[in-house]
Amino acid sequence: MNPKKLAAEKAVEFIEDGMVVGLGTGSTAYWAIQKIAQRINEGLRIRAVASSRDSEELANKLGIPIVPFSEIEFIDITIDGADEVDTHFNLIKGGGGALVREKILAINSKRFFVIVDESKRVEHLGQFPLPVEIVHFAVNLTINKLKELGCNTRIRMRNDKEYITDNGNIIVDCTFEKIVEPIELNKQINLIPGVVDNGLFTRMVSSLIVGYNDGNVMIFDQP
Ligand SMILES: O=C[C@H](O)[C@H](O)[C@H](O)COP(=O)(O)O
Repeated sequence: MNPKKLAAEKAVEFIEDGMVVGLGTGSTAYWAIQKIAQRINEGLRIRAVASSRDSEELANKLGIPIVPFSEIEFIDITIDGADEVDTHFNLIKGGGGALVREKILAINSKRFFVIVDESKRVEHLGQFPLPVEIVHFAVNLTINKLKELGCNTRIRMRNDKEYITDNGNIIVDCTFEKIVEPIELNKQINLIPGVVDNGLFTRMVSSLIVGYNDGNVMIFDQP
């Protein structure tokens, strides 16, 4: 069975009637959204907030009631994927470009469940280029400052054009050899004027749910 689907479906078991649920983005969160829709068809009543237009469209199609960010005070549970997870449950996210909204959901959630297949677990973050969302008009100046932190940078492209996020910004993918101090790096990046946010999610995860290729699924609570 698909390990992403296994992890996603396990996480959805934690959703209860009446909850406000944050919907993640990506190929793993996709399975969670599908399962939530199935539970709604079986009678579950929730309100959901989406971390991207893609997830909102999918939710709308499946009949999951979506409320805008402006209408909620808190989120009970957010279920989302990740590009990398280290041994302290720090994450790199944003491979799908949704990191800003995802981080807002994660940090305002009572419980943040991260769902991954086993390939996403790493000793140190950094094999996956770190996505940084920046404003467009100061691109070169902002990239120079990012490079001073010791990374190689690449502006994300889609169909030969700069990739534009749901927030109207661009993404710079930053390759660091190895990220040994993600908490510090997160702060340093976000202090650069022009940076909106970056894909390091530190000390946010409540539980990590890992799906394995052999069909197992394991839940790990924040160490
Ligand atoms: O912006 C996208 C998100 O952070 C995704 O949750 C992340 O890229 C993982 O995606 P996937 O589940 O497709 O590997």
